[in-house]
Amino acid sequence: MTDQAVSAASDPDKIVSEVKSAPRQLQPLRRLLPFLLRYPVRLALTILFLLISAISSLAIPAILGGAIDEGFVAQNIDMVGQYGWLIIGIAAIMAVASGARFYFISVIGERVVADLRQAVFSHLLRLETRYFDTHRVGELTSRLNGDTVSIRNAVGSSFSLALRSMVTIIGALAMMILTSPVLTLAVVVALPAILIPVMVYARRLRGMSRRTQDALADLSAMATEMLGANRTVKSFTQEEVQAVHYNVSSETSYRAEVKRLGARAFLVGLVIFLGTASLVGLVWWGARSVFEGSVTAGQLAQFLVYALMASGALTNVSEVLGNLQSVAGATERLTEILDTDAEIVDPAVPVALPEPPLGTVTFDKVSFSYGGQGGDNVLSNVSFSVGKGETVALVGPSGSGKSTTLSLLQRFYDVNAGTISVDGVDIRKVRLSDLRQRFAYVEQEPIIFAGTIAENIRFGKPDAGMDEVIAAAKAALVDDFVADLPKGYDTVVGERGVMLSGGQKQRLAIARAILKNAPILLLDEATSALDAQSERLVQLALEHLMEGRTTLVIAHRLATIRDANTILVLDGGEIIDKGTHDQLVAKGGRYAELAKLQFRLAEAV
Ligand SMILES: Nc1ncnc2c1ncn2[C@@H]1O[C@H](COP(=O)(O)OP(=O)(O)OP(=O)(O)O)[C@@H](O)[C@H]1O
Repeated sequence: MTDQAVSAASDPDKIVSEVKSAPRQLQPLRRLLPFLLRYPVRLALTILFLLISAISSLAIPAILGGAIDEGFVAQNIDMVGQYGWLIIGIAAIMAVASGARFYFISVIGERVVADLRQAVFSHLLRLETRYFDTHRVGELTSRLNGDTVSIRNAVGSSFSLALRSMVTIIGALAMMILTSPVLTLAVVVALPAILIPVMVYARRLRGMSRRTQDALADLSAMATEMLGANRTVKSFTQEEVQAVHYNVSSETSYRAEVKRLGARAFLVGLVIFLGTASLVGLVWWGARSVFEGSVTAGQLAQFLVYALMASGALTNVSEVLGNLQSVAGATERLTEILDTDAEIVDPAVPVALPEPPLGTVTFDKVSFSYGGQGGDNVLSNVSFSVGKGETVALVGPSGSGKSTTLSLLQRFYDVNAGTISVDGVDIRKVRLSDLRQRFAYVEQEPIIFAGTIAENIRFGKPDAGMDEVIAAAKAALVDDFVADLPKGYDTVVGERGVMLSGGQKQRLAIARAILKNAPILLLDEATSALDAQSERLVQLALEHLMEGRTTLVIAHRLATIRDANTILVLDGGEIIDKGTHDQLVAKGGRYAELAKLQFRLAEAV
């Protein structure tokens, strides 16, 4: 907790303002309503069974009252038997209705959670790169799992309990009035003595639940990050340090949860104590009424059972309130994601790209900063064009803006000034999917998914036939090593392709790009050196991929640079020189220095 938060928590003005905003705390739950209303039939059935079970449970005490007065007091065993059968019959109806209610509400809970998860996941996938720059993936997955599960529990049990308790309270109160208005008046007068302390205390639970969920999300983000980086952790022998970090966070989360549980336990205890104490008072008052003859013994028994039912339902409501507050927190966090609008979206009236594709790219006076308008420019006034089938190499020191150029071209971010065109059309005027279909992107560290080799190759074209997959694999020289794998193309390669070598992963990524068969190739060459044999294979695979395609390549290999039609030299986000390798070396400027440092000059000799 920050110092600010600590002082805010102990600030009486703050507490008063929190109390005033109390009804707003449950407001996020309203956002669940559309998800629930999608299933009107199941919802109606739930309410129907809920009413049947509540009404039948409310009938039992009245019958019991009759059995006492007409059976026990009148000493008529036949009446006791008749009433007994009636109670068994009603109990059977109640049992069936309760079971059905439980089933339907649980199914709705599962359904809502599945819908919510799907909605949040597909929304997340559509959000732009900038969103992921500022949000931890581990935290997002924790929202997707933990928060949705707590919503499921709420819908499946808390909502149902709240509804049932409310019906019971109303029904029991009505029956109490019917049985004895005087006794009911006594209860109603005593009621605020229970309710006020409970409501005041329930407020304390607020905030606590959001804090425990935040602590949990932090914990999950930390685990995701460290387990994902387990090789780095081992190699830097950070197992113990990271375990200690995790333990500290886990203890924080534990303490926050214990604090919340303590507060809840106290709340439940408070309700039970106040409820029981009032009941004792009621029995005393009721006994006097029986002795005075204003109510019968049966009526008193019946009244007491109703009062017990109502107080039990009140206890439930207090528990549910605590629960619902934490669910409101979870709902708020999920709807926060759903409410985040994507900034980079399709234009209202998209312009079609020319068919067949030309494969040209133009940057016209492009400036860009990651901080939006007014931030420090990462690219300034960059202009260049790439003609059909040409290869343009981007070179420059680290941080000069090479990767940013490729990101802007794919519209992962929007430019702050200037225009980027593909096939002569401003990319902001084109549908995003149409634009991205024009590129095959091979990343520096290729992303390999946990599926099979074939699934990885098919990633950009899921409906490709096996013959197409094999053709791409052959061109990318993946076929050679696949032949040695136990299950061939159906071999599962492990998370992030851990079962493959660096060169094999690169060739697999190249095969994926070949299968996509896009007119423009965006290539971020690996900086890490492969052994000569592997390097040669990757190079060969790349040559197949580049054939007949316009290529923009962030180049680290001398061979690539030498073959490029044009080299753009970037420095500090500006193009400081352009030309062929020989021209630029002859000039002897910044490029020549860079070439010495960056490209494996050994290759040149
Ligand atoms: N997502 C991001 N958010 C904020 N700043 C970023 C982001 N990505 C890159 N930058 C910054 O933009 C500048 C250019 O980065 P870029 O990755 O384009 O350089 P690069 O030339 O590709 O470098 P390298 O060769 O090291 O990959 C750097 O100063 C970097 O810190």
